[in-house]
Amino acid sequence: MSTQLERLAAVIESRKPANGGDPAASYVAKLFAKGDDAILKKIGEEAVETVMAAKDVRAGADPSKLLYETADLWFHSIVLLAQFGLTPQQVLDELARREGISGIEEKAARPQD
Ligand SMILES: N=c1c2ncn([C@@H]3O[C@H](COP(=O)(O)OP(=O)(O)OP(=O)(O)O)[C@@H](O)[C@H]3O)c2ncn1[C@@H]1O[C@H](COP(=O)(O)O)[C@@H](O)[C@H]1O
Repeated sequence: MSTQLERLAAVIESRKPANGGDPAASYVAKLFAKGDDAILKKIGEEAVETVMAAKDVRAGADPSKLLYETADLWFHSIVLLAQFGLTPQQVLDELARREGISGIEEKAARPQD
């Protein structure tokens, strides 16, 4: 995994209540203290903001706007994974497992309902 993601995941993990995260001093600790619904709400907001940024960029806005919103979405996704005891490395492993498997072929090979 990229060391950037590793470092971010480690900092996020350190913000859990069980690891002494302080909601008064840390945004991530505050999210963990609020729980599932607050984290899921942020995912929804950041996903929508990413969609809107892409539309804005298509309409002529600076492409950095899309980078900024995607970073927010990735960051909050890593908080979500941590909340459920999962890591970015596990997502990268899943992507690696899929490498070279065409999405069209994979879908066609699924058992029919
Ligand atoms: N990468 C990030 C990161 N990206 C975005 N954010 C915060 O995510 C929050 C939500 O962004 P919004 O634009 O939606 O702001 P908002 O509307 O004020 O947010 P809400 O109060 O409604 O949640 C803002 O407070 C951002 O600062 C981040 N906060 C922290 N990190 C990383 O997490 C580490 C730990 O952060 P703390 O736990 O705060 O020390 C930091 O060192 C960074 O590496």
